[in-house]
Amino acid sequence: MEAPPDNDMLWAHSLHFTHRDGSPGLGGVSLGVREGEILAVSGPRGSGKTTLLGCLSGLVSAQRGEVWFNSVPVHSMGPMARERLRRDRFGWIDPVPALVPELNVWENAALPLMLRGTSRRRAKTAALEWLERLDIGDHAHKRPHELRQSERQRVCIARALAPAPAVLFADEPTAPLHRADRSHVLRTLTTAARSHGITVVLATHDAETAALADRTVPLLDGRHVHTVHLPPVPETEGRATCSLSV
Ligand SMILES: Nc1ncnc2c1ncn2[C@@H]1O[C@H](COP(=O)(O)OP(=O)(O)OP(=O)(O)O)[C@@H](O)[C@H]1O
Repeated sequence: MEAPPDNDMLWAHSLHFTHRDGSPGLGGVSLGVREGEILAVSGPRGSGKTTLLGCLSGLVSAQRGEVWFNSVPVHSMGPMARERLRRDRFGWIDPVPALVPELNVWENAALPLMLRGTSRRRAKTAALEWLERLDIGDHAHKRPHELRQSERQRVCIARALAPAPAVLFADEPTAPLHRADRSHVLRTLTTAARSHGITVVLATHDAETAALADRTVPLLDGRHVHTVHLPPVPETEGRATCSLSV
């Protein structure tokens, strides 16, 4: 067994995942994420981005392979320990906004903080601050059903950032946003992550979104691919770029 390198906050080695119905998810992915890094996991639909984020965050267990967080093995933790880790250290943003319909906007954004034991008053202050930053502060007392889909997604992003998680897993976080909103929200997210030292693992199929990250891990069919740029050849022979699956 390989030991995780000291300078990686999150480290995965040879992750293999098969879905319950036998569909292949991951075919041996290894990667490391440094503290404070914004890492994009890119790839087309079905390439395994969501599955990889699920394995890294302890939401699902890979059948083979290892995941280490701060030198602690996540792959051998029981379900309760993984749940505590996700609640106390990790944040998650889904591509489709899911909010508690019975709570108003600030209560939704404050929820993870309160689950961690923060007082209601302090959680409310932090939630309102993040809602303001994401231009949704005016809706703090509304219920989710009164908001547009793109506004609900901003609430989800505020909810994920408010507790300043050690690692934020963002799965296509701007999918429900209009193009015009996208870059503002992404910049708010990445600026917030950098200023608060939040490590981000960002799944995206969009090259513009991936460009905001420090580094990109491209996936194809559940495998990490490395793009190899071949040396220039004469125009008549054309140029080629090929990808190797490892
Ligand atoms: N719950 C599931 N049951 C069976 N197969 C699944 C399940 N979820 C995903 N898959 C399959 O696993 C593979 C990887 O899917 P995954 O959702 O991780 O990819 P993705 O890159 O995140 O794609 P997308 O952008 O569409 O979400 C795909 O072939 C997909 O069809």
